[in-house]
Amino acid sequence: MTRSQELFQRAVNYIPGGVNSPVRAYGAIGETPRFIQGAVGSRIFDADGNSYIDFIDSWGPMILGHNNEAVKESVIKACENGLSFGCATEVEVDMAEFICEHIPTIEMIRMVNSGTEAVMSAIRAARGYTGKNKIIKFAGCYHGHSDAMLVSAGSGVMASGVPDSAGVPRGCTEDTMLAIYNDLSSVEALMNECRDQVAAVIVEPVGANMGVVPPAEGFLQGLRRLCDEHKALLIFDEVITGFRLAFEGAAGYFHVTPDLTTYGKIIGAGMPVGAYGGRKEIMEMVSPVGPVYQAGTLSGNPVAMAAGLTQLKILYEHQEIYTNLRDKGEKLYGGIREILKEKEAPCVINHIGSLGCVFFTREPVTDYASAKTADTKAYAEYFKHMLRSGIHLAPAQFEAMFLSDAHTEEDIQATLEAVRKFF
Ligand SMILES: Cc1ncc(COP(=O)(O)O)c(C=O)c1O
Ligand SMILES: N[C@H](C=O)CCC(=O)O
Repeated sequence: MTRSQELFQRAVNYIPGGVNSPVRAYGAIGETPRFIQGAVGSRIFDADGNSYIDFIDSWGPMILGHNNEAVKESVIKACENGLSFGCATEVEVDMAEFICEHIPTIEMIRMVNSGTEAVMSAIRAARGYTGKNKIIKFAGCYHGHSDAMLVSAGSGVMASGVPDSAGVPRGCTEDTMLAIYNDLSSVEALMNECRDQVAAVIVEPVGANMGVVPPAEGFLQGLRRLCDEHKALLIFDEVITGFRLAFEGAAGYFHVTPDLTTYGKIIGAGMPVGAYGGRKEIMEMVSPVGPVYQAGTLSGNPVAMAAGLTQLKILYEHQEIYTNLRDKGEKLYGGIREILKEKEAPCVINHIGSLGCVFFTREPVTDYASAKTADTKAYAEYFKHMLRSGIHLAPAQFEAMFLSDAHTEEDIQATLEAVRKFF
């Protein structure tokens, strides 16, 4: 731990909290963050030479495992031509065409640099298209850190115990309305209260930033129906679920068609990329075709596009990866469920496909309020035990575990063994 401690001590002098994104400060579990030097496959290595089985996977992008050879080669090749031009490039067309041809809900797409930007831009497009202002989001869903979305947000905001960020003027959030995840009546009530004013409902089709909270049967279909009834757009924030739950994301997995979709993470294969897309008539509202302004100096960066497109092509051509991920999910999360039962642990586990999460509560977790019943101190003890056993989990209760194609049977057995020892 010496080197990680030294680096952290240096970092706090120059970077707020010593990190460039709050969750990785390990604040929620009271540990020194591990500084990472490299990673390959399912393993990640810290600056002191410790090796861990990694279930963060850079928060989702590394679905093929760390440092995938084909992705790395595509990056090196792209770099040889130059890093950025601020002009249109062929690889951007390749990327957009590939997605539009293979994802039925996307007719047009715009690349940006992060999930935050993707959501911010999709909301602007929805407002521009509908001519309405109000947005319904769900407590516990995280959609990045744009002002309008920092209302009862999940992820690091939830772990910090402060539901709304300072520095966000009331004017920026007064059109953001909060509904309860998995509760259609809460959405219907807001729609009726603000008749003809709701531009869009934005949802994580699988909640993955209040821990993992799958949608109840009919929830997403119900949102589609309510949006149609009230002429509001349905935005699926697929920054986590896109190209993860299935190649066609949650929209394909649950057979629900959103009007707009936001992407991040997997679409960039570890490079800083986001995207938003959907119906052509909505996307044609975006500048320079339409009046909704959105731009980016590095948007569609050729190196990032090369990495992302390589990863997407591998996923498309090897869709058995999704079956394998589901099988691994059953083994890992199903195995944990058995252990919890056997040990009569005061915990529940939620999982869907490659995403999973142990909640330190006895209550079924279906929304923000039930997720908040989790004992975060107990999670911290669990995290520390797992870390010392060589298993790298999310350093906060309200985050997901991510399985990748690189996780092996041995990784899963070693993880189950460590879980068993803890309980
Ligand atoms: C569902 C969801 N939407 C949006 C974001 C924001 O993405 P980014 O961190 O790339 O800005 C995240 C993750 O951070 C996310 O999980
Ligand atoms: N929950 C977040 C992403 O999905 C965690 C990543 C971050 O904010 O650093």
